[in-house]
Amino acid sequence: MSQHKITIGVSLKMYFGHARTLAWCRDVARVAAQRPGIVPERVELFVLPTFPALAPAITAIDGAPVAVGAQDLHWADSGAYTGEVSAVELAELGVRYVEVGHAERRRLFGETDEVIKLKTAAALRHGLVPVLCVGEPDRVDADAAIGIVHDQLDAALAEAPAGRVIIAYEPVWAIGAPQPAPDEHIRAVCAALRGSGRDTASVIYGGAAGPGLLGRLEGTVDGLFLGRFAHDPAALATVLDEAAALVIKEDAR
Ligand SMILES: O=C[C@H](O)COP(=O)(O)O
Repeated sequence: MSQHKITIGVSLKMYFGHARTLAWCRDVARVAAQRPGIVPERVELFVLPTFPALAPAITAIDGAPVAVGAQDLHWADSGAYTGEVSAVELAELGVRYVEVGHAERRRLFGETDEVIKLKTAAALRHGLVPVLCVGEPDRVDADAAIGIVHDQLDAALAEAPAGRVIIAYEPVWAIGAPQPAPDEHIRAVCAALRGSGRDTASVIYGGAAGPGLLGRLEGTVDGLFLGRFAHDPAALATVLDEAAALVIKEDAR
């Protein structure tokens, strides 16, 4: 039986400037390198800085077990798309993950299910792992949320080539909130997403995620997708320790 892997992702969104981003990447690289349990096969860590920081972030991480991903991509491989970045160029840079369909892109930049479908397919076509974000916009019960995220997922994966996908379940009402969604709500929706049929998918939770949450969700999610509460590298270190402890506990069963 293959061993369960915990995935921890961090998006820096547009919170930091360039120098702070690279200093944070160096700190995170140090934190990861100091932890023997942080190996991609067991505890996988990826970070998503802004586009201009991608190449220097890869250099700053310098061989530590931290993968670098982008926060967005364009669906076309090349062409007259001013301001956009293709999956081809991201892969060429050494980027391995790319976020698709974050709630902020859906809400502020008008991304539709159709656009998200095209971007997901482009990522997979070029060997990038899409971090596909789904989540209900308003606070509803778990059954209603499950219906909404299944529709989002079906639309996004409608023309997806084979390949690994990370599904980031982010209830929109918990993004930027002081607290994550209630544990029971996360457990119910993530369980439904895990049973959604794509066997190459990991399901991680985002939305005010931070230290302490992974242990409470034990066994019901494949990891966390962090925002603000990973800005302090020490908090991220705590989450990584919790992930490593979970993997050891699962191995002992
Ligand atoms: O990309 C990360 C998520 O949107 C969560 O952000 P947050 O943890 O700052 O609420």
